[in-house]
Amino acid sequence: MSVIAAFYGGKSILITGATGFMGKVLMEKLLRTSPDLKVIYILVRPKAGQSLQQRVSQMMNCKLFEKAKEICPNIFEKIRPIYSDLTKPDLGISKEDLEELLTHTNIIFHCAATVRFDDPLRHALQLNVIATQQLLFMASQMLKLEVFIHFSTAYSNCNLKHIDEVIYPCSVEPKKLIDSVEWLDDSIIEEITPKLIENRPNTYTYTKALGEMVVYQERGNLNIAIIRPSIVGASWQEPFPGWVDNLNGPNGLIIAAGKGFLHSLKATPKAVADVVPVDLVINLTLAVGWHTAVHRPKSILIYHCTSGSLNPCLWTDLGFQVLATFEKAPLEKAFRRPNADFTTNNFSTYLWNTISHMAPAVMYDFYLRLTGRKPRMAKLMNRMLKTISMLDYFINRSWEWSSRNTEMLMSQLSNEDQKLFDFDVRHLNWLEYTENYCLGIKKYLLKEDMAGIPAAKRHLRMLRNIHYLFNTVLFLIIWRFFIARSQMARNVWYFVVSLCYKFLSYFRASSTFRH
Ligand SMILES: CCCCCCCCCCCCCCCC(=O)SCCNC(=O)CCNC(=O)[C@H](O)C(C)(C)COP(=O)(O)OP(=O)(O)OC[C@H]1O[C@@H](n2cnc3c(N)ncnc32)[C@H](O)[C@@H]1OP(=O)(O)O
Ligand SMILES: NC(=O)C1=CN([C@@H]2O[C@H](COP(=O)(O)OP(=O)(O)OC[C@H]3O[C@@H](n4cnc5c(N)ncnc54)[C@H](OP(=O)(O)O)[C@@H]3O)[C@@H](O)[C@H]2O)C=CC1
Repeated sequence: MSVIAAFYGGKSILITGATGFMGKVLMEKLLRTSPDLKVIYILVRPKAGQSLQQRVSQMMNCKLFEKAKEICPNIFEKIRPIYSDLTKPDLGISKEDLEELLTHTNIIFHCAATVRFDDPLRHALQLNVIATQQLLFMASQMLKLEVFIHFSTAYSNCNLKHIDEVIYPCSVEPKKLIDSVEWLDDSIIEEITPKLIENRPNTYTYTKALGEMVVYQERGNLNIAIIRPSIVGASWQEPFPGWVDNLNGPNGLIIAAGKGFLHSLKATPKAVADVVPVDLVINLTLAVGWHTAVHRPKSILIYHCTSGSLNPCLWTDLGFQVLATFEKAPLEKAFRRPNADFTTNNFSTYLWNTISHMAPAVMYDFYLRLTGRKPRMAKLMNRMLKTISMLDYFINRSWEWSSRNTEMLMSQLSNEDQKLFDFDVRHLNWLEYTENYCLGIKKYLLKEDMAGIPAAKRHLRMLRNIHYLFNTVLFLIIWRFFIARSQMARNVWYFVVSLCYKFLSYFRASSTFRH
């Protein structure tokens, strides 16, 4: 019997961010491995015209939960959605719901956050810091709480090169900052943001670091652990390989490469793609929850969940594996043939952005205009370039994260738990993982049917022919307007042609001689 699975049996568990990428996988694994858990309270806000119940039923009816439903048939009874908006006072939770949570909750997993890199500081602070503060306050009043697990990111201290399993202080006290933004004007906050975040690339990493400080300062008697994953990618094995449902992290750029939008990307040749599969992160999280509750460490333990030091994969290798997969199983309706390369300096990046990205988009928009349709490609290209500029910081740097706590935890698991809650990234085969990742993007994110692959391949062949035709026409135009008008260019041309002719004659003569 798995010790970890047994630990969650009979427990009342509160999850924030359960409708998000990691929250869903966390909930699925809990329901599948501990179907005898008492209840999972999930804090949800209504969204896109859907009520809480509609959102939850839609989520539970997605393919991710199919296996869990077989194992736990009364799955809907185990989930108790609670209205909450984390940006509201008291997290927007009603008195009755709060009462229930305070009386019954045994375990908290705090996943909710804004993960956008371009969020204004005020909003990022509201979700990643103030909501954490409020949740800690709520947790401190819970009668039966055993453990509080806080999700941070391995990049919360990305201003450092080597990152230890400790909480690093930020230069401004979170409380002082929270007080200040209450009365400061948005325009002033925007002005001081670059000074506050110092050498971090965005408000996300900065507010996640502040969030950790708040956890440390307001921990009181709570039994807390922090998980710091790096870039969370599609599932590796569970509940099936390749599950992914959002455009975050590398996903958007993988699609852009598969659809033929992305043709070049600046990536330092040795920069490591520190991607970790979502199921691996969740396995670690559940193991940490069990360990922290049972062993009650004296201080807050931080667990890095990264791949670079134990099983590194470079961005360039990952990129080529992505292209190889889309060669075998192309995405439908590609704009151009998938064929991306990596550049290393700003000049070549600028050049290829102009030639390979903007020029084809502008030409295609011209064609759309000619055929009476609305141009849209340049807008899409600009959006992709904006995304690349936001991710550039992470694609062109590498970090070292120490992993003593994660290794310590691994050594404390029983053989059965090491298999059921495997978080040893050394077991990951990158080739196989990347292939499943791309196929998962095709099937679960883009909802493309695998039966459409032959048609997609035909489309790519057509694009290849258009490409050859375009190059030939371009060559003829260059010949007509430049070479044919200059005597010197003509001489060079005749020289090249006669050289080719001589070579061919020599080759033919020597092969006849051999026979
Ligand atoms: C050759 C290959 C190489 C590959 C090589 C890759 C290298 C890749 C390095 C990554 C490195 C990351 C390092 C992260 C470190 C952390 O782990 S942080 C946690 C993860 N967080 C993130 O990744 C967030 C990053 N993204 C962002 O902040 C924002 O997307 C950006 C980059 C600012 C762009 O914002 P934006 O232009 O406003 O676009 P966005 O809001 O994302 O959505 C665009 C459209 O897609 C739609 N959309 C969004 N999600 C969906 C969906 N699931 N389905 C359908 N439509 C959707 C939106 O509705 C929107 O449509 P409209 O409403 O405009 O019509
Ligand atoms: N994904 C990654 O690569 C990484 C993620 N992390 C961390 O892991 C955690 C989970 O990330 P991930 O699942 O990817 O993020 P998602 O963006 O997929 O999910 C965020 C969740 O937070 C909820 N949320 C956001 N705003 C509010 C609000 N105002 N009120 C209530 N709920 C809200 C969202 O709800 P709704 O559905 O209503 O929007 C959603 O459930 C985060 O703490 C993140 O910082 C760390 C490292 C990497």
